[in-house]
Amino acid sequence: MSRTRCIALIAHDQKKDDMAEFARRHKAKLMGWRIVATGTTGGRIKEAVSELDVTRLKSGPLGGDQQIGALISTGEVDMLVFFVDPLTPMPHDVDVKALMRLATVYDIPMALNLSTADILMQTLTA
Ligand SMILES: O=C(CO)COP(=O)(O)O
Repeated sequence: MSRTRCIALIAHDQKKDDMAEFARRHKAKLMGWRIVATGTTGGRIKEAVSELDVTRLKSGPLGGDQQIGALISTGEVDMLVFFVDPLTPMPHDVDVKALMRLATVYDIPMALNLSTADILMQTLTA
């Protein structure tokens, strides 16, 4: 039996409203996925759609991006939605870049903004 597909969801603070909207808009499809998220993002997703199965990892600046990178490298994440804030300096910028790098290395679908994430979700079968 194949395992449940896993999507990683992350949003920087200025993009958390976008992530809540994304979760609401795609609730029906996301219900069929296991979700891993960085700490604060995961909390916002659960607030927006309480029925979703969300595993909350560390907050991004405390290692959450690296945890998700590790899950990508072990083949446990099938898709990454990462709403990045390009206008705010981040103390953990190197972690952000490392995560995008691993998503590229392992060739998993990666959306960095809401419009691309919407298109990705439209490509998914239920
Ligand atoms: O900083 C982040 C991604 O780089 C996100 O972390 P939080 O979801 O804990 O805010």
